[in-house]
Amino acid sequence: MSALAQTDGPARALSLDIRSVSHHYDIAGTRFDVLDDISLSLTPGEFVALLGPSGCGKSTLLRLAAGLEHPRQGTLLEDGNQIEAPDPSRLLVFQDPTLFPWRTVRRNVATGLEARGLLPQRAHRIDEALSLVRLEDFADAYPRQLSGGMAQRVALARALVNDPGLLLLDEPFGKLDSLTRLSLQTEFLRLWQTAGFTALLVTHDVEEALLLAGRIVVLSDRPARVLAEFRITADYPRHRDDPDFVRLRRDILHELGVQSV
Ligand SMILES: Nc1ncnc2c1ncn2[C@@H]1O[C@H](COP(=O)(O)OP(=O)(O)OP(=O)(O)O)[C@@H](O)[C@H]1O
Repeated sequence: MSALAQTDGPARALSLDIRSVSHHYDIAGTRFDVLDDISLSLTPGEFVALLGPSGCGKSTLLRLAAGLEHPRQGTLLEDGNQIEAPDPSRLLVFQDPTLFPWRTVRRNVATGLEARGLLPQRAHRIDEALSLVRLEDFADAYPRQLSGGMAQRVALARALVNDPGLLLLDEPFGKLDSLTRLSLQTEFLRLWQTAGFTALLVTHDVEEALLLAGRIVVLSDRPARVLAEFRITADYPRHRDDPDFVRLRRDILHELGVQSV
């Protein structure tokens, strides 16, 4: 466990260095290349979105960054330290909120702190995290009493209560209806601006990447290579009809091999 994870206070945004990472799986005796020499660095507090064709290896890269798997080649560093195992300083948020149905919202958010024996000294952080995601009034509700968007906000609070310095997000808004997705994207932007963490977001949604990220990295088909990077310097909130937004959207879709409409 990192020293950071022991502290009680706001997160310090952490850097992520992905250095010449290649990865493959062996399936029934056949080598299956997934990542091919990926290098990517995130500075502390940066918000980077990863776009790429389905199955190219985006989630694999997030799992490597989370320390859930080890790369076959290359290294991944968090704040200069090699990533070897999962750590609460860097947390994954998935498409499915995967809440415990028998626990209230408050107890779901408490799960990580409880597991680490930090609940007594950090109990106040649960209310702070619930208020960050605007769910203070639902602390005693059960997951079955929540909408999909609310459940995903609980999942975000469950991560944020641990004060991660790096959030790894695997299509966290992917299963929400378009209106809920829009409001959660806006809320997430506010969280990123206030809570102080570095964000690496995997998404299939070019507009989501353009609304949120400061940099968009486009990956190739499997085995994934970095095809292109786009910097987005426009202020927040961003507007879809802004000429730069429209141009970037077209260029990124072109890079992904999709004709824009
Ligand atoms: N544990 C595993 N064992 C074997 N193969 C795996 C494993 N995990 C992923 N793969 C394979 O690696 C490839 C990349 O998977 P991954 O989930 O990283 O892609 P992705 O870009 O996130 O896909 P999507 O955009 O559809 O979610 C897939 O072809 C998948 O079948």
